Amino acid sequence: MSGTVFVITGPSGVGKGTLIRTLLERMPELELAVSATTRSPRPGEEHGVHYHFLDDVEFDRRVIEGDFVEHAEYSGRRYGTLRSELEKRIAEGHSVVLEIEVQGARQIAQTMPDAVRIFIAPPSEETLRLRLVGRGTDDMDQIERRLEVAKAELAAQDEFAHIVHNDRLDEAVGELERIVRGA
Ligand SMILES: Nc1ncnc2c1ncn2[C@@H]1O[C@H](COP(=O)(O)OP(=O)(O)OP(=O)(O)O)[C@@H](O)[C@H]1O
Ligand SMILES: Nc1nc2c(ncn2[C@@H]2O[C@H](COP(=O)(O)O)[C@@H](O)[C@H]2O)c(=O)[nH]1
Repeated sequence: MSGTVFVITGPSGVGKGTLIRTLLERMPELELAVSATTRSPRPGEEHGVHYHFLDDVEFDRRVIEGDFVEHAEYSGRRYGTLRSELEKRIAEGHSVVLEIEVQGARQIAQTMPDAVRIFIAPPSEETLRLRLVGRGTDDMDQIERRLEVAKAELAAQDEFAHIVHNDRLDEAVGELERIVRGA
């Protein structure tokens, strides 16, 4: 399994980050690539830990220099996976998890066909809304924008080899772990 890239995607609020945190505790040989973004840090988020927070000029410069393996605009902000984040972890013998939205996952499918791509699905669109409201990190305008994007993302789930339904958290983590260990 060493050196495998796992792409974990699905709509905002479905629980990707929550599932990945537990997965990494259970499988310390896995590492999460720290993404870059132009959005502002939320309270408690640290540069280099939760994201590399870049301004638009720096993000553009790094796109032009070919530093991203994928990048996309999502809800008015830009997000991308730095090549260096993948390469250093794989060189150290780790497998790597990418937590990214669907456009980025499609780009990885083209450029890294061996990557294992997993879609996390919610029990319903209403559940997504409740989870985003409950998380308390986004205002209502941002939540509505994310739910709008989610409709198209949910329609794309059949593009993915694996779909994990995140209804009961313990069951979803178990299913995700089975897929990753079986890869
Ligand atoms: N199975 C679950 N049952 C109930 N609540 C859940 C479940 N999974 C996650 N949550 C809650 O839903 C909220 C959103 O989860 P999380 O932040 O992990 O989503 P995400 O997919 O990573 O979102 P984003 O893409 O915006 O980063 C959190 O408050 C989390 O605690
Ligand atoms: N294409 C990419 N999408 C990414 C990356 N890192 C995170 N994301 C996705 O963006 C949305 C919003 O994230 P948030 O932290 O503002 O809630 C979510 O779907 C993330 O999975 C990336 O490097 N590339």
